Amino acid sequence: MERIPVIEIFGPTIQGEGMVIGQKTMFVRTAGCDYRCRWCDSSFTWDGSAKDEVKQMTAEDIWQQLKQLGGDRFNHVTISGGNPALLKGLRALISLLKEHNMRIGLETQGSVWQDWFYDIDDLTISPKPPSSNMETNFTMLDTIMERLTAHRGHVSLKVVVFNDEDFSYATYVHQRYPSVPFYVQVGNDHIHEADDVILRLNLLQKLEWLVDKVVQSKEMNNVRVLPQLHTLLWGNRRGV
Ligand SMILES: C[S@@+](CC[C@H](N)C(=O)[O-])C[C@H]1O[C@@H](n2cnc3c(N)ncnc32)[C@H](O)[C@@H]1O
Ligand SMILES: Nc1nc2[nH]cc(C(=O)O)c2c(=O)[nH]1
Ligand code: SF4
Ligand SMILES: [Mg+2]
Repeated sequence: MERIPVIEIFGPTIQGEGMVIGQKTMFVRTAGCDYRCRWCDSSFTWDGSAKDEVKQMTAEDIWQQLKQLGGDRFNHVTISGGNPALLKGLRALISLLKEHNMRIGLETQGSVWQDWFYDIDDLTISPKPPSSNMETNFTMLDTIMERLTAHRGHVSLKVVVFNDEDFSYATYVHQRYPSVPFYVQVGNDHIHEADDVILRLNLLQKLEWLVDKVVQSKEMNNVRVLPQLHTLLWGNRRGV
């Protein structure tokens, strides 16, 4: 059976971001990413700093670990990373989770397509704005959005915003795919801050700034503004 590189499994917690914010869920975080975002809050998935924690797991191993942690207290599993879309082998995990009547969320940046995207219940595509230093491949993103919107699945776009230039990028992406539910998310530029009080204050100020940007924009009448709820609650800790 094909193995999946997993760096952490945690929960039950709540989905802190995006289209199903507040949903009770377990998390499976895969290792490896094709991007290197300047402000990545999960850089341990790709920078080698946690390489000893990566386990090559089968779908059944992952399910056993989820059950051990969550017992009967969950029916939703979110797959994130890193970029889980790099892993063809996730198909087996998705099938197994479906057999166990789980709903499945997945977070990816829209740089790679997988046919198993069709089987995700809550799929978040999160293209990266200029502050990340990454470049969006809009040909690939067009393909992905075309395939997904032709399909009944539950998909959304989520752009993290740190500055005015990012907000312009978010506006552009929203206008390019106007029929897709669109979220702007507060960027956390204090990913090493250990004092939760300082962090919260900073993030709430950024949230107020972002709400104002949306309020003032005639192109952003149909978007939702969200913080990272888990960061407001639990700061920069891992595994929450
Ligand atoms: C760690 S990524 C993993 C999934 C995938 N690689 C992606 O970027 O969509 C999960 C989400 O966290 C967001 N994120 C990463 N670093 C962030 C930060 N410093 N502030 C706010 N959101 C961040 C990403 O934009 C993405 O939407
Ligand atoms: N609670 C919680 N919600 C999240 N939503 C997206 C996350 C991620 O890192 O992908 C995340 C995470 O790490 N924790
Ligand atoms: S794409 Fe996601 S995991 Fe990869 S570097 Fe960017 S934020 Fe981090
Ligand atoms: Mg996160």
